[in-house]
Amino acid sequence: MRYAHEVGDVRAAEGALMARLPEGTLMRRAAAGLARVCAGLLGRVYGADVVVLAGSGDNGGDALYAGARLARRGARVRAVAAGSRLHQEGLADLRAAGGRLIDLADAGAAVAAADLVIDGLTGIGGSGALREPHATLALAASGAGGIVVACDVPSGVDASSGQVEGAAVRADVTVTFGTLKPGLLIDPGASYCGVVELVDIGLGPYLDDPDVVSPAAEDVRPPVPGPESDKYRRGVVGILAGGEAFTGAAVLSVGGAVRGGAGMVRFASVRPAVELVRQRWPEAVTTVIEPGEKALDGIGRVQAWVAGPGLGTGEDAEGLLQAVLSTELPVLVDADGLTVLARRRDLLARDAPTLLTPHAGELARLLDADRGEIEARRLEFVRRAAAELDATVLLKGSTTVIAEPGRPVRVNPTGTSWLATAGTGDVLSGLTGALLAGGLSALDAATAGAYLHGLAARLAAGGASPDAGEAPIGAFDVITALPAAFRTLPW
Ligand SMILES: NC(=O)C1=CN([C@@H]2O[C@H](COP(=O)(O)OP(=O)(O)OC[C@H]3O[C@@H](n4cnc5c(N)ncnc54)[C@H](O)[C@@H]3O)[C@@H](O)[C@H]2O)[C@@H](O)CC1
Ligand SMILES: [K+]
Repeated sequence: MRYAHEVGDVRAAEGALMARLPEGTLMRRAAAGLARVCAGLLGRVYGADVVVLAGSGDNGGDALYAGARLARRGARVRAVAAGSRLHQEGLADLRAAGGRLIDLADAGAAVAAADLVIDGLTGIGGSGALREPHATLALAASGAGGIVVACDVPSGVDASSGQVEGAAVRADVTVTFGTLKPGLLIDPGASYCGVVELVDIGLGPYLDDPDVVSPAAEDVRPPVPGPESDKYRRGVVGILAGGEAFTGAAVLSVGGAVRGGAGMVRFASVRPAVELVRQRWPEAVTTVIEPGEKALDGIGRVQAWVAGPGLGTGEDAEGLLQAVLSTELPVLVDADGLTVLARRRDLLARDAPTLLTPHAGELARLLDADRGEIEARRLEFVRRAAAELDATVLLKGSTTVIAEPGRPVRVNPTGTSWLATAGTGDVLSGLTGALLAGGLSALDAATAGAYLHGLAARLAAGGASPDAGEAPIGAFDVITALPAAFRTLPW
């Protein structure tokens, strides 16, 4: 698990630690770590051409001190001041080490020619869109031919939220201090970071519980069948999906559940969807729902429900969704089910776990909010959704984030842009429903589902060999790659 803390928590921990240490200790630790990573990236420091972009705060101070360390090892280090002030001790140290300050007018050429650029424009103190000349320097750094290393946070990325309001530095590596910041894990900010390296400066004992966590493979624990298991004990998932208009969603959702480890999949829908599912997934036990039917009698026992993919949003769909949500079972609601919930939020008043899996557009309808704002501020909106809807909420998108009231937000580390294609969400619903039926909590099922789904997509797009390059994929490819994704887990 990787842990991230918001800026307020980082500052509080730094304050508590700094009170016990001689002045400047933390900055020296940070700068030493930053210089170490830069030296490793350069390979040969002696003779390397390094440019430091320094803002007027302590982020610039870190970068200047790191530049001084590289200058002492023989690098040619030039610094550019963004703004009228600079961290004076940092600048003095750089000068003492043989580095020098160059004019802003010469910055573009220096950045373009550098082997390595250190971005120390703004760190956790940055707020809002970068002003000038920071914005122009950030764009120059982003286009640099050499390696770009961001100090603590890529400038222009909001450390706590990942929001990017204007220009921001596109880094190859981000060296962050003490703990990760949420903005390094969540898009759009995450996509500016490159590889994130954490430098320990001793904050650990002073940090509260994390605000955001990102699971690793060992944190993903799908239920494992034992010698005692039978299909019922492994978990029976009920899937209510597909309608007269859409049948593909049902096939994909059932496929996700079959490959997601369900002991049995019980599928209920109108006749055309049932016929298609039977053809493609003979493993599923199917029940035909006649038009106008609004109860789910005679379907048999299930341990969790998935409701919504391709279901339609009319009266019949609403009645069936109501029937599912009135059970005392865990229920995952997706797609059309979410559209129905947007007008029937009363259906969410239940005691059993509810897991909602919207994309930004569906969440916009549920919260009566703007889709663009949700995409820009995913962390804020997934938390708000979990609190307002009193449910576990998995917000799909470029970074999938999962929130439950009172728990740190979980950020999914897998996935690929190739996943942004029709039908992949239906696969996720079935897969996650199978994990829910297998006994995982809503939060753990959502975490494992998102992780395996993103990994399967990467494996499908990337092919068998790591050098094979990538290719577009469809939702069925994700289902096909699920066993390979499961196999990567340490179980
Ligand atoms: N507080 C500490 O104990 C430690 C802090 N460290 C470093 O200090 C940084 C935080 O330093 P500061 O609090 O001085 O803040 P920063 O240096 O991150 O940013 C503040 C400066 O950026 C300017 N600024 C803010 N938003 C801007 C915008 N949109 N456009 C242009 N300029 C903008 C402000 O006017 C101010 O000059 C951390 O990110 C980290 O790099 C590390 O040295 C570790 C220890
Ligand atoms: K920075």
